[in-house]
Amino acid sequence: MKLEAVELVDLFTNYKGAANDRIALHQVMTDTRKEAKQSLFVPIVGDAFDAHDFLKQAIQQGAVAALWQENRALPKFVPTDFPVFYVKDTTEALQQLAEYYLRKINPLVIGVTGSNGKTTTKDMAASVLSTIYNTHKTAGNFNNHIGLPLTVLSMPEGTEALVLEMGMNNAGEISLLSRLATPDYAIITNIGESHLENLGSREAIASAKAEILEGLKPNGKVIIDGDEALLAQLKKEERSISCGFKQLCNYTISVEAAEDNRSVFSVNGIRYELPMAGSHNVKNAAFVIALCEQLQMPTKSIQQGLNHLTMSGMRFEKHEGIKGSLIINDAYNASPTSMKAVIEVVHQLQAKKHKVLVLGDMFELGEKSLALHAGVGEAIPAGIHAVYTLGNQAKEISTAAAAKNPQMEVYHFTDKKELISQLLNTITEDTVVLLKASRKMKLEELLLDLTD
Ligand SMILES: CC(=O)N[C@H]1[C@@H](OP(=O)(O)OP(=O)(O)OC[C@H]2O[C@@H](n3ccc(=O)[nH]c3=O)[C@H](O)[C@@H]2O)O[C@H](CO)[C@@H](O)[C@@H]1O[C@H](C)C(=O)N[C@@H](C)C(=O)N[C@H](CCC(=O)N[C@@H](CCC[C@@H](N)C(=O)O)C(=O)O)C(=O)O
Ligand SMILES: Nc1ncnc2c1ncn2[C@@H]1O[C@H](COP(=O)(O)OP(=O)(O)OP(=O)(O)O)[C@@H](O)[C@H]1O
Ligand SMILES: C[C@@H](N)C(=O)N[C@H](C)C(=O)O
Repeated sequence: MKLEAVELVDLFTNYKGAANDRIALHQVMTDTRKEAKQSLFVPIVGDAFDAHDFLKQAIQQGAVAALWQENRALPKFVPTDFPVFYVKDTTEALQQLAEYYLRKINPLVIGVTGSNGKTTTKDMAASVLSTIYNTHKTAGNFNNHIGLPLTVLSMPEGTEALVLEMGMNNAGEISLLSRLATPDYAIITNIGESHLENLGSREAIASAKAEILEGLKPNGKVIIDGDEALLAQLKKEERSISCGFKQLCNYTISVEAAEDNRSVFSVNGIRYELPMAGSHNVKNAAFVIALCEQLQMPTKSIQQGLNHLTMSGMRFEKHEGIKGSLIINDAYNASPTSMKAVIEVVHQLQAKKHKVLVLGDMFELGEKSLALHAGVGEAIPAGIHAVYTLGNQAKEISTAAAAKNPQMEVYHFTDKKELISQLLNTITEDTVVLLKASRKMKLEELLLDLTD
């Protein structure tokens, strides 16, 4: 971030201290547990803490100015010249400041939402765009009403392209993010079952994702999964571009080769290679290709960006396991669509014949959760040798898998230690183990025992 305190005076007119001074603000501080020199402290009121209680620590950690909720008394230790801007709500003020800074830097803005593939597609887009543009992107999964403003405010001054991941738990949240970011391009990756608990139906999820159009610039474009029936209505939107395997898409994908570490495919007849497996990742890449072709980027630059992907962790992250096995950590999060997608990739893997799935609970799926877990079990192909499940709901996966494939080795556990002690006995050089569950399961903890 590159701002001066004086710039905030027009935004937040109720202030005290040396607010009119040209005090450089290099970053935003929302966590006094971390040092942030020359920062603007923004005290967020959260579920566990109210950061207004930590102003002293904020100053000690490098804050040189602060936003402050106007109905809160300022502690007496605050120096009289310390710039304080009084606001109704610090989270809303953070969003307002982000909006101001975004207008000031004025990059090309790409918003990415969808049930699955947001982080992957965001990373792919940033990799490709950075071959031509000074590009900034969402760090990790900072995709909500706090994370997105922080991403905008962490944008360097010379940023030319900004790729923003937009997440939601409830209707209305994508709308807020899109109206703040006003994307030039929006991508809706797919409509799965994530957060079904709050939305109630996939139709409602589709409507929530379509909120990304609410902030889309008038001459902007939305790139959608053309194979998704629930987005069919969006295809009629004049600003929409469809991308998919079906022939009626604006950008039609055709897979030529699917290897363990490489996919070869064409989009409208132009051939690309992706250093990743999985048809879902081919589609994620195709969304990015459609975006970059809309930007008239040369095919060579697009391919160069795909060749040099830098991906966020725990998305099909490969590790060399004990005894020469292969461990795939795809445990950042899970929903039925994403779990089925990655199981199919493991099923297609050629390098390892002994295929083992370690699958945990998937959360926030609502009243149909147990049936959705069972649906994953029923979809496990016969080529999978063993299924280990962990968690109360994941038992439905193993029960359904055993019923569908009596020859499959199926085990259920409620304890990670018991699971791992049994699993370790079966691992050979020819084994591939997939770890997949919702975030709260922290299935990546099993990596410690599965790798040297
Ligand atoms: C507000 C915040 O950043 N909280 C983070 C903090 O949590 P903690 O429990 O410690 O504090 P509180 O939130 O109660 O405290 C309020 C503030 O006080 C600060 N503070 C606390 C103690 C202290 O001594 N000094 C302090 O200054 C504190 O820093 C707060 O600012 O720390 C946790 C551990 O690091 C963080 O996990 C927590 O972050 C929350 C969850 C958050 O929302 N962070 C965003 C920056 C973010 O984008 N996080 C993403 C995950 C976003 C996400 O869940 N996305 C969903 C979809 C969107 C759903 C959305 N509607 C929602 O509600 O989340 C998804 O499915 O992807 C990330 O962390 O990856
Ligand atoms: N287009 C897609 N369709 C279905 N599943 C996908 C798709 N893209 C990725 N996945 C699956 O979802 C997993 C998570 O991918 P990613 O983290 O990119 O999604 P996300 O939308 O950011 O997820 P979350 O909202 O949980 O952070 C991947 O490892 C893969 O298993
Ligand atoms: C952050 C929240 N929306 C989410 O993704 N929860 C998952 C299901 C989890 O925390 O396990």
